[in-house]
Amino acid sequence: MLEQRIQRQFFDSADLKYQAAEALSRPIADAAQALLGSLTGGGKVLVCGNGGSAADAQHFAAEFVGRFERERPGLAAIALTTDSSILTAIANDYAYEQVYAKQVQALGQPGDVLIAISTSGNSANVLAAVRAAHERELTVIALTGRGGGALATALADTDVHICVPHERTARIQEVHLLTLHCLCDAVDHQLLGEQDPA
Ligand SMILES: O=C(CO)[C@@H](O)[C@H](O)[C@H](O)[C@H](O)COP(=O)(O)O
Ligand SMILES: [Zn+2]
Repeated sequence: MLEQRIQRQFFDSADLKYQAAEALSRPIADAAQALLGSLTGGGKVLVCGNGGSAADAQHFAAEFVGRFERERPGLAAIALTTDSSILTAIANDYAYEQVYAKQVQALGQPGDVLIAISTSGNSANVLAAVRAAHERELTVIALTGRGGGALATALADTDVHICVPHERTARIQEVHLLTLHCLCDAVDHQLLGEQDPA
């Protein structure tokens, strides 16, 4: 019984990935171009999200700054989810809603990219980060699900929206992680040329 339930999770996740391959390949390619344009122009990538999406933000920054599958110089990326002193000071002195926006205001430069991750598209601190990014002239790559929530309407025409066509947070997160790996692969491919990973 339990094994069947577990197998169903695998099948559901795999089904969604098949569906999403068609729907998301274009916006993911657009996001890769936005990242490349920023990095080659001396820009950097800021990444934020809550809960599992905070883990995704850190996972992505580690693969940019360290490496993905191939050796290359580190790429500039900062997860805004990691410094407990910054996070607690901003939450305590201002509001939890400001924990990412204040960091975007402090660290973001025109031409940088903000990757904003929210499965619902409705996390107030992620929305505030997007508004701060626009004020600082950053391009936003939004990873969402469930239609994109409030984030969908907060984006500018020049931003990229990668919206997973599903309602369940866990399934959406699984596609977000695949999307972030696709972005690492695409950026490495564009920077380093053709070569299959070992
Ligand atoms: O990982 C999970 C659920 O799978 C949770 O930690 C989840 O990320 C948290 O509930 C987040 O606060 C949800 O925020 P969001 O994706 O709606 O922006
Ligand atoms: Zn989770």
